[in-house]
Amino acid sequence: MNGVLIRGGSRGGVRLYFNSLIECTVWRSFTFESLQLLCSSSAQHSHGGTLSPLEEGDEIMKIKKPLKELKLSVPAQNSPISTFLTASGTFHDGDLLLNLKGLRLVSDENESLPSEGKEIDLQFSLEDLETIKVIGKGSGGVVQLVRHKWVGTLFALKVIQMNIQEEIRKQIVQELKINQASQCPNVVVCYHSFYHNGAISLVFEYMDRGSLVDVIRQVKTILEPYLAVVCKQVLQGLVYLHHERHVIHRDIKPSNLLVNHRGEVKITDFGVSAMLANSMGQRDTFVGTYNYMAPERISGSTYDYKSDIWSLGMVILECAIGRFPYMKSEDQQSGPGFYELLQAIVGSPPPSAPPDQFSPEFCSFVSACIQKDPRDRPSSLELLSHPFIKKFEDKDIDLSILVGSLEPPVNFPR
Ligand SMILES: Nc1ncnc2c1ncn2[C@@H]1O[C@H](COP(=O)(O)OP(=O)(O)OP(=O)(O)O)[C@@H](O)[C@H]1O
Repeated sequence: MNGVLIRGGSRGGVRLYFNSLIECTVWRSFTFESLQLLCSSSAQHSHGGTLSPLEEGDEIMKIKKPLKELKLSVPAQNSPISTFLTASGTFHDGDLLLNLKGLRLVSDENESLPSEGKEIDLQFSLEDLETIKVIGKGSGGVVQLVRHKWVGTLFALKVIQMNIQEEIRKQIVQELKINQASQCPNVVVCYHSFYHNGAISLVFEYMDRGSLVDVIRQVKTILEPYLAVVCKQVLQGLVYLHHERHVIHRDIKPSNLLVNHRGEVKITDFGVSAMLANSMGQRDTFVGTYNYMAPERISGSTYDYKSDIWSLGMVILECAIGRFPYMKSEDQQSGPGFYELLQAIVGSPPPSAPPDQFSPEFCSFVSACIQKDPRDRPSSLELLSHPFIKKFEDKDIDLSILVGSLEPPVNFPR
């Protein structure tokens, strides 16, 4: 039954949500035992958002549609609290319903808001999680390593207080929506979300080797073969965001690229991303660092997916040379001042990889990403075929060897 959530439907059926991927309606004539059987059999049958044919006897299950096809709306701006918070404490925003019992995406327009009595939630709740330690702090809140008390699984729990600006609340809602529907191996999974007492808690897949910040802190620089593997995975995540979900991430930086002991690299934190076509338009509500921000964003011009490509180029160059590219030398303790940095990004030629230290393929990759004019930058899809990525593809580079040798960041004091 792991990952299955059951709740009453509006027309006498019972709704099942399989790991947030598939929504089904089962009619009430089912016994609870047969539901259990069906759930475990369907969980085995469901891969990649599709449900393969069920066993004989399961035909009473009616597949509605994969959640990734559901329409997600973005809240109108400056909406009063009553429009997103119901009297029962349920946070609702378009198709999104969120309360202490978790997150629901409701596609059916006739569907009423869930009432406490109607729901039977078989997924875990916040009480099932115990805190091990704080593993990170961001501008939105604290990230803790938590363990499921009964199953032992580790998760990263991000708790965000809601007594924050309206704009940030909107960003969080966006993060919830994108993560919940995410089906890409290079995007961090958000398993569950809770809203309680003014705080939103997001339960993420735990990435046990932390972020690229933690990696660089230990190894100082990452060698080209490993960088190519990191780059390929980030590009795959970006292809998914840009070409499938039509999202600009808007905050690609080392701390948002997470790594695990298997050598998997995943993009996280969609707190500042926004749908290109959404009603927020180009209005920028950025709250993080400007270091990796593309010149067109700093100068207030229109921007698109290519701004993420600039940021990727900056991150990769930093990982290669071991310092933020706008810092003149390693000895320099701090980077340029805030306005100096913005001026340099917008007004100076972009940084480049020193050709005497790096391969022509690497130099070309970095230079392709950090072109001042976004039209000169290739797309994430095009970059996947760049000679730098291709060069190491058949070399069987195992990133887990590099990250496996590192101290897990959970052992560091935070
Ligand atoms: N899923 C996760 N698994 C393991 N560690 C994580 C996870 N998510 C976040 N962290 C750790 O927590 C830190 C803080 O993350 P968070 O997203 O809150 O802020 P940030 O990206 O560092 O900064 P900002 O909020 O300003 O963008 C990360 O840098 C990372 O080290």
